[in-house]
Amino acid sequence: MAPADPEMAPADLQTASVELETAPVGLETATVVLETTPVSRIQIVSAKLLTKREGTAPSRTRLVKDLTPSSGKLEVAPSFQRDRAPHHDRTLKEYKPRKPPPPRIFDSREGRHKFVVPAADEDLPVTLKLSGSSRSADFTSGGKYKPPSPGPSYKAKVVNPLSEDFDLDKHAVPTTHLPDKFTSPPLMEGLVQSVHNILGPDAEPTPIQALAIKHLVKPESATPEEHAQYRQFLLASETGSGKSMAYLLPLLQDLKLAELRDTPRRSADPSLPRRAMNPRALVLAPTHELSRQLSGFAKDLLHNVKLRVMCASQANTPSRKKVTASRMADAMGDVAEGDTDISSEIIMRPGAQHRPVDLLVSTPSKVLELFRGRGWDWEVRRSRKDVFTNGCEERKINIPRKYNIGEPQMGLADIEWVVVDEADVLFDPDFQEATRSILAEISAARGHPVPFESDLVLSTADKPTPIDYPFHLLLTSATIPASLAAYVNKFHPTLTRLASPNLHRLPSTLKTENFNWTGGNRDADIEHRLRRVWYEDLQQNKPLSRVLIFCNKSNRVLNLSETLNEKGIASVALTSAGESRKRGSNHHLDGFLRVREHEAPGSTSADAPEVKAEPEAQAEESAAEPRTMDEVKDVPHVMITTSLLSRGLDFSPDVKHVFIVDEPRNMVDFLHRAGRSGRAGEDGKVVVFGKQKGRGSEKARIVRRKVGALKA
Ligand SMILES: Nc1ncnc2c1ncn2[C@@H]1O[C@H](COP(=O)(O)OP(=O)(O)OP(=O)(O)O)[C@@H](O)[C@H]1O
Repeated sequence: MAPADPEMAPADLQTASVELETAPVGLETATVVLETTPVSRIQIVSAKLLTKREGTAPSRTRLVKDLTPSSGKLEVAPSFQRDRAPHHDRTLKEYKPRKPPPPRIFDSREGRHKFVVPAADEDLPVTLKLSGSSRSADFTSGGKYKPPSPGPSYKAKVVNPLSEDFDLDKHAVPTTHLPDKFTSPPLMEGLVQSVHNILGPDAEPTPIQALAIKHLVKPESATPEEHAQYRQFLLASETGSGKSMAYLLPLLQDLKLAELRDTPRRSADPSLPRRAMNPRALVLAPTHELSRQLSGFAKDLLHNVKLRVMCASQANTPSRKKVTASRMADAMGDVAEGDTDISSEIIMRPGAQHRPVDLLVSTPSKVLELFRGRGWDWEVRRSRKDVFTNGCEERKINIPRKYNIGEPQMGLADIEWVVVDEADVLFDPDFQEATRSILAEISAARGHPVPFESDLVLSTADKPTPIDYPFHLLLTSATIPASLAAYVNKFHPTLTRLASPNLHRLPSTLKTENFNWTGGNRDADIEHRLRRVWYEDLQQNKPLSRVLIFCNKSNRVLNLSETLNEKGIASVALTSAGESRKRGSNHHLDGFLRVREHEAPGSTSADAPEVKAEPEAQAEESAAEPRTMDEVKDVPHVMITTSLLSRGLDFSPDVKHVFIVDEPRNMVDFLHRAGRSGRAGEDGKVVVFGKQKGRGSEKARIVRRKVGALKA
């Protein structure tokens, strides 16, 4: 602190808040007392850390706490200069410096400086900042007080609601020796080949992949003791940054090495019930669509390393042909109601144990069904007439009953790896019980039961009660909301957090645009903006972009789709109850999900995608019909959905636009929706619709600010 000149201080000044010119990190104010008048010296009698007021903690500050474990480790990858996709143009230098303290106004009556904090906006989980203050702390520098000049106008600025001054570097263990290539070793030759087949020969790991390779890949030379040590990790990085490959590579390599070592399977124990499936690894995902895509991706990675991957999704597990709905009804007695689809029962083939599943990808509810038996939670209410003894009243009483149809099809004893993908969803209040009970049942099946409470109320004040699962546990997420943070802090305080520097920001290649509702028909506004997208594509002679539209409610999805179809814009509407979701494939997302070249319809061989010589390709291009707007009449270029499809799905680079037409529920939801475009270094744009002027524009203004603050 600069020495103060007591002569310069106002005579009646007793206490003041002063800004320290050089202060320890986090120390931003100190209270000083002037002992005499005129003062001979200034003494700091108390100093406090500036913390946020109760109940309004900026969530990035929380993230610092959450990601900085009490006894575990946080490691953050530096942005790679060389890393063109997905983080090609970011360096650590680009990160915003620590926020300046709020400006202070000298109050002549009280004779002291006050911090000016704009009125709190309950709906805005961020701290508003005023920037542009040029006034310095005259008091500390010994200069005369100057009344605040009308000076420059202060422009309100919002700090990233999920990332306020979180300097990942400062809180992380320094990261050294991160791999900058996919090489063998540490990865197996076959896996490296597959990675190059998928991403190209020059592919480089993204930051989160580099961290995963460094920490999760066990070298072939690892001792049996090292292999037997179970570890827990959280992989946290922004959308489209390659988390799937980050966890699949180490997991698949470990499974293959265990197979080569001929590690005995627990399911071979004759005392355990015989099951059709005994996977060694389980990936849990929140939707069937994501399960299918992830299992397809795992299969791509296993092109040169043979392991068996299975996706158990809604209706794509083999059916037991001879069981019909009517037989099922017989089996259920007279009480069958609701769903009688048993197509997901897996046939117990003779010798099934000899062709075991290595990796199973599924949703928590499907997994519960597979190891508990179909219908385990099928509470059928049967009404029974019961005549009350007083003889005059007749009432129906509902009796809940539980059914177990058929044998469980899956054994859990062999599971060595569990990945909880989109962990923030799977540990949110809706899913967490199912997820935790799966983890507990696997532990029990492996002979190490762990405590499990079905009703769990988490609070930040809870003491950690670590759970050591007898398997490797990987949690992955692009966002760390409070529910996940509380869960991790309570049950996995020592888990190692691996994070990318762009966590809680939009991908750097994703542009944002605010669209102003005209005040007329909103569907017409959306149509207008869609046509502008395609008009611009036609001007540049580009293929017409696909557009993903997110609404908040299913009804809105259906109505908008109908309107667009009437206007000659073919669209696909997808809601959670949509019929097309009941089929056992992702065909309802055709044209929108990423398809790798060798998977594309018409490609000749899985190994050798047909590559046309350049002149030939050019000739074909010029001979082709000129593109017109008519294309959008017949082939859907628009998919309308709710947050259902906002998680994890890898959309095609053709999805260049995401429209957010209803106000996002929160910024976490916004990050996931917007992140369906601009993936893996591809260009993309998110268009946020809102009213920008007049009555009702306040909400949109807040959203605009929050979105602006998420920009990379
Ligand atoms: N090292 C890499 N270089 C270039 N592209 C990559 C790399 N790794 C993965 N990709 C591609 O990036 C895309 C996004 O990957 P992925 O779906 O795993 O992202 P994610 O981080 O899981 O996203 P989300 O949080 O939305 O689930 C995929 O198409 C994948 O093939």
